[in-house]
Amino acid sequence: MGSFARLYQVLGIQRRPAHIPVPKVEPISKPMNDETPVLAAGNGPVYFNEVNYDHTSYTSWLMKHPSALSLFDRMMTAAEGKRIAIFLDYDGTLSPIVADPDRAFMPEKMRSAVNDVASQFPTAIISGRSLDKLFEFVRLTNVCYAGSHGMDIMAPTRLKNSYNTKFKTEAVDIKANEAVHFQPAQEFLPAIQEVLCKLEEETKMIPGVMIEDNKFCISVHFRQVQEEDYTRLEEKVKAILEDYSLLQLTNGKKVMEIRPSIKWDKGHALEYLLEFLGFGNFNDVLPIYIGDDQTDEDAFKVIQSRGQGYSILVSSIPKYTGASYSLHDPMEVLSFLLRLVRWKENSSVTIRCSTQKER
Ligand SMILES: O=P(O)(O)OC[C@H]1O[C@H](O[C@H]2O[C@H](CO)[C@@H](O)[C@H](O)[C@H]2O)[C@H](O)[C@@H](O)[C@@H]1O
Repeated sequence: MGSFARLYQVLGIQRRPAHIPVPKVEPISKPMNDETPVLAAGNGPVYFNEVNYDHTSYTSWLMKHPSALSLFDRMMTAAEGKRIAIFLDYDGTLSPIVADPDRAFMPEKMRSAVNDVASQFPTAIISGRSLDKLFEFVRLTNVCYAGSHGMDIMAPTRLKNSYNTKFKTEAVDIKANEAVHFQPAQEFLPAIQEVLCKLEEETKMIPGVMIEDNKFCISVHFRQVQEEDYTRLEEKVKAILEDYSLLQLTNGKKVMEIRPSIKWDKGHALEYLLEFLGFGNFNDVLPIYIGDDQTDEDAFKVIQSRGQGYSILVSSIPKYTGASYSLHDPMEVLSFLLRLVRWKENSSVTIRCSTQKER
C-alpha cells in the first residue's frame, strides 16, 4: 500500500477501489456530474467520465495542457527573478474528492507541503467552502483564506502590503492574530439563510441529498442521490429559487451551488489578494493558480488576461479549460508543491553563494 493510501486509511478517507467503475450518471439538464465536455473531432461535445474516456484522448489533451511536473524546470527557469504568489483551490486539489463532504480531510503530508510553500511564497487558498470550514480543514496560520468562492476573505494583516478598504472590517483570526475580512456579499445573507431553511425542509424526503451551508453560498450535494431522484431534486431547487431573483444556480462536481448574483468570483478574489499582498502594481508578479473545478476557470481567465502566471488544472480526464498546464490529481499537486519548495531553497542557496563569491 502506498504512503498516500495508508494516510487516507488512517484519516478514514474513502477511496474507490480501482476495480469498481464509477457508475455512469446522466446529467440533470446541463452536465452536473464530474464531467465537463471535451471536443471529440467532428462530433461536437462528448461527456467523458472515468468509465468512457480513453487514454488516447487524455494523451492528446495533455499536449494542449501539459503536465506542470514534466515542464517544471522550464516553468521555473522562466519564473527566475519574478515575485511568485501561490493560489490553491481546496476540494479536488489539496484533498481528494470523497463521497462525504464533511470528510474531505487534507492529508498531513499535504498540510506540511502547503505550510512549507507558504513559508517561501505568499500563499492563499480559495474555495467554495465556508471560511470556517476551510480553516477547520487546513489549520495553517501563514496563508490567506477565501471561502464561499472568494466572497469571504480572511488574510493575516502581517501579510498585507496594500489593500482595498471597501467592505473591509478588521477581525482577529483564531490564533488572535490580526486579520482582514472582506465580504462583498453581506447583503445577501438573509436571503441565503431563508433559502437554506427551505432547501433543508423541502429536500429532506429525497434520500442522499446533503445541503451544505457555505455561508454566502449553499451547496446541494447529489453525489449520494439515486439517479431517478435527480429531476425531482432539480425541480425543487429551481422552484425555491423562483422567489429569489438575486440568487443564481451554478454547477460543480455532483453539486448544485446557490450563490449571490454578483460579479465576484474566484478570479476577483485572486485579483483582490494580489492587491492585498502588495503585488497589484508590479509587472514582475507571477501568480500560480491550481484548481480542479468549473469555478477555478474564473481565476484561470484572470491569469490569462494578465499575461503573466501559470494556471494549472487538476484533472484525470480531458476537459475544456482555460488553464495552460495540468496535474493529474492531488498527489501530483503534492509533488508539484514539494518541488516548488525545493526549487526556492536551491535558488536561495545559489543566490547566497554567488553573492559571497562577489564579495
Ligand atoms: O472550491 P472548492 O474548494 O473546490 O470547493 C467546491 C465544492 O467542494 C466540495 O464539494 C466537492 O467535494 C466533496 C468532497 O470531496 C464531494 O463530496 C462533492 O461531491 C464535490 O462537489 C464542497 O463540499 C462544496 O461545498 C464546495 O462548493
